[in-house]
Amino acid sequence: MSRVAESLLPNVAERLSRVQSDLRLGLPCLLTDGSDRAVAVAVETLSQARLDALRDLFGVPELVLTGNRARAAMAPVQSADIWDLPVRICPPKHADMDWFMRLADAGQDTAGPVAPLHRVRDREARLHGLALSVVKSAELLPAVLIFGLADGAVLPEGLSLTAIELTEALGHFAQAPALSPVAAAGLPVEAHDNGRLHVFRDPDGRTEHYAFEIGTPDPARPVLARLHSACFTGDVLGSLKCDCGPQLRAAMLRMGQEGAGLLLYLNQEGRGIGLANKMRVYDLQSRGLDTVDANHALGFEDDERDFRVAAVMLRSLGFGAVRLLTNNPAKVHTFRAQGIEVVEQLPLRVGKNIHNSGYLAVKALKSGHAL
Ligand SMILES: Nc1nc2c(ncn2[C@@H]2O[C@H](COP(=O)(O)OP(=O)(O)OP(=O)(O)O)[C@@H](O)[C@H]2O)c(=O)[nH]1
Ligand SMILES: [Zn+2]
Repeated sequence: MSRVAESLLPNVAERLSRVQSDLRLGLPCLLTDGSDRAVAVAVETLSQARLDALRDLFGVPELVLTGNRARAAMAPVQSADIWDLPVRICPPKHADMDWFMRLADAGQDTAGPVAPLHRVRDREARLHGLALSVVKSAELLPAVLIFGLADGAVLPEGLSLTAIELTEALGHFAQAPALSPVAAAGLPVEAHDNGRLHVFRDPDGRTEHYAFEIGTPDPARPVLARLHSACFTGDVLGSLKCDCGPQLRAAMLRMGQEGAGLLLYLNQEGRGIGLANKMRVYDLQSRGLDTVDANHALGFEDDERDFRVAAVMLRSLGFGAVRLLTNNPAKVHTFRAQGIEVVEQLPLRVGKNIHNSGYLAVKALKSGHAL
């Protein structure tokens, strides 16, 4: 292939973005690690017809779950004390999409765990871990079917799957996203009539994050800043289940009163699991789980956000130091690790009510938030 033509090939960020789209459509992708290769597909979006076709072509799949999800789904029938990441399960021959979904989705396994299950633990599972990371990054349930390809096996003619190689993917995930500024315009808001909204775009071509300047903050001095994660339910609907709406408004009000500030608004809804999964964990919470245990039961970590995004926007706008409005020590930690000076952490204690007091207490107890 000529160098000109090569420059039109997608790079790793672009291929990951394609794979995320394919997985959301219920299409498979190809994962490689040296000579190890596997076809992977997300359980949540897979149709029965495509499952049948994949079995015809590639044989018996393994179901891959995160340790957290497997523990929640299988603990009553598995005495194993270790829940290594990822957990690989050999499904029975009759397993259909209903069977897989009952293991993938904590909201569906009310009938009790499926048994017996055979866990596969004897081989390395690097591709399986990659598959879970990619499915999570697509904001889908962390449950994947993996069809291993034998050495030398070729894909059927005409079946072109987007491929991701393990090392390049890990290298990509390790780096802070190289956001680019796309557009900015003045926007008067209730908090201040001199506002300016900057839109940044991720190299995945899809995700956008926002920085909203209030007044004209001086980049030579620490800026009063709020790092805020999207909460459609709190920020827009006024949900009483969390404190996001009041925190957003209090932060902007304070910036308006001081005459200058910067709101960094990250589109990482539901602590990075997406709104659909957040509704799934809310449903689990209505059955008695707390906010952290509900994330685990679905297969996620407590918090799947990447706060480095905020440091990238901050620096792009010329700021290197903040007075940060937050109760969350992880935000301070990430800023410092990214070379942003946090000269002050300013707690934001607003919006407590009878519906969210348990949620706030759990965040303080389990995630170290300032009370
Ligand atoms: N997974 C999950 N996400 C939630 C839940 N309740 C709220 N969220 C999300 O949690 C995030 C809260 O964001 P922030 O207010 O910026 O962050 P924080 O970690 O609470 O820290 P500070 O508000 O800065 O103290 C938003 O993305 C919400 O959508 C929940 O029960 N489960
Ligand atoms: Zn919220």
